Amino acid sequence: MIEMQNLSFGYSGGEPLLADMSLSLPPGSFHFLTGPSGSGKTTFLRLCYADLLPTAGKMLAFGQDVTELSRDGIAALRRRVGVVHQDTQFLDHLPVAENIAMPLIVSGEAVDMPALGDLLSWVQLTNHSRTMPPALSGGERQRAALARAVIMSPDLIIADEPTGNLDWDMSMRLLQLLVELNRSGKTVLFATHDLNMIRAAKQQVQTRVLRIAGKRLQLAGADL
Ligand SMILES: Nc1ncnc2c1ncn2[C@@H]1O[C@H](COP(=O)(O)OP(=O)(O)OP(=O)(O)O)[C@@H](O)[C@H]1O
Repeated sequence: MIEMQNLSFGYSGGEPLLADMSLSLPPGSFHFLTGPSGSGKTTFLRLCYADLLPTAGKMLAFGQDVTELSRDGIAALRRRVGVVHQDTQFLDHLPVAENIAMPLIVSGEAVDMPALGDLLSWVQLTNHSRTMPPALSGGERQRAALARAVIMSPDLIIADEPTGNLDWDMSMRLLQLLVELNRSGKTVLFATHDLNMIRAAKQQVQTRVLRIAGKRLQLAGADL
């Protein structure tokens, strides 16, 4: 699904921030990504959805070399990836349901209202479908962000510290949704500092832990 071969990346062609990384993320896998602040986790995730391109080495997404893709090819690739960030941005003048449906609206696809209702129910936001985003709690915002990330049925879900601002209970609810997505066959890549979160996930689903340290990617040991 995602394959890196000796990939390196440096911003503005400068010193590599990430060096000589090789990785294969099989379909249906669940990986965590950890590493010190500033080690390059967000950068790594951006490379995975071709928001950044490698400065050396190869990056294959869904079997395609991202450096050989046209603009349309990159857009098609991005539709297969749902991304959740720590600080989710919404269109604050539109209700939650419209915000969640926005990827469909933007790409000119019809909104299947029963399916949207099911999605709202899955993230437990049925009662907030007409709420404006500024009135949501942190946990509700992140569940809305996850719903928006999966509305196009992506194959890969990338979550960049999605629980960074949430308390433990809200974090567990979000993790639960990601575990359910993984059980339904989606590939998940989840960056977090929270080792307790990783431990909680390991009790429910088979996961592997990637770690960025000293510009390199390591597969963490079984000590978590
Ligand atoms: N657009 C950019 N241009 C130049 N440097 C950048 C850019 N984005 C990030 N960096 C730098 O790259 C380094 C890694 O940033 P990145 O956000 O990938 O790390 P991170 O591991 O996700 O950090 P954190 O855990 O604090 O979120 C940092 O030193 C950051 O300042």
